[in-house]
Amino acid sequence: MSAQIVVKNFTAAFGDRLILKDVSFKIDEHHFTVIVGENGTGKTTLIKSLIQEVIGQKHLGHENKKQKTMIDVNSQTLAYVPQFRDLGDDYPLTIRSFIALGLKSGLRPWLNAHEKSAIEQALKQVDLADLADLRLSDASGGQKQRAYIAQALVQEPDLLILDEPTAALDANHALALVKSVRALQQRRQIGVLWISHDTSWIKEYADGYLWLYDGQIQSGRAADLPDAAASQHRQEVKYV
Ligand SMILES: Nc1ncnc2c1ncn2[C@@H]1O[C@H](COP(=O)(O)OP(=O)(O)OP(=O)(O)O)[C@@H](O)[C@H]1O
Repeated sequence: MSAQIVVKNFTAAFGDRLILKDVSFKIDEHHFTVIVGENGTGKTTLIKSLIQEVIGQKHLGHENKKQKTMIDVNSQTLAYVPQFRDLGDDYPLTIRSFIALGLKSGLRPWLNAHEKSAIEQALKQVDLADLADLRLSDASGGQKQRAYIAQALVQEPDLLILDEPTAALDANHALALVKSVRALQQRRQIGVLWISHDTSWIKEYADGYLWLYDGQIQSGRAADLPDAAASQHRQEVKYV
């Protein structure tokens, strides 16, 4: 199986503060990988560097002059769901129109049949079909989060990156979302990178993990997630 992401000898720092020290790892294509690590260990910094590589901007890392740094991300259509954000009470769009913003229809003011069908499919995948005409501002925190994910799905990504997507969800919706993204990832054979503080589902639903600690990254099969990586985070999980 070929790799979708290869990182070699990558260092990230803000000023004098080293966040990641000369890390290397590889992620196979079509893999569901969960990124775990305590607050501030560099999870978001890492995915921002991967995204910047794809969109052609300079990444946040420092070049390693002795051993050449490499970040290679094989993705034509990357979609990213950032940490939860509230767009405010006066946001005017319905959930369906908000999801349509994910489509790259350019200046064309109408949607074609394929695009309409992609929106309906994305609504179903996140269990929002019945609420499609609700204004996003009237949706609950969890419904909003699912709308953000649907907006990413409608882009039909080959790599989907999610930064703590279940943080605003109750336990039932969190697990439902894991299962739904896992099913989609397997059906469409895409790559998923999912930052999570909840490690309870990883062994059952993911393929692999990246564990960030002390500036290092340990990677492996999800089934082999070390207890130390899992136990560190359990107390941090907060469902609202
Ligand atoms: N632009 C920045 N300037 C300076 N320091 C930064 C910047 N962005 C992040 N940091 C610091 O880098 C460290 C890693 O941040 P990052 O957001 O990557 O961690 P994280 O593992 O995603 O944390 P969390 O689990 O809390 O979201 C933190 O100590 C953070 O304060």
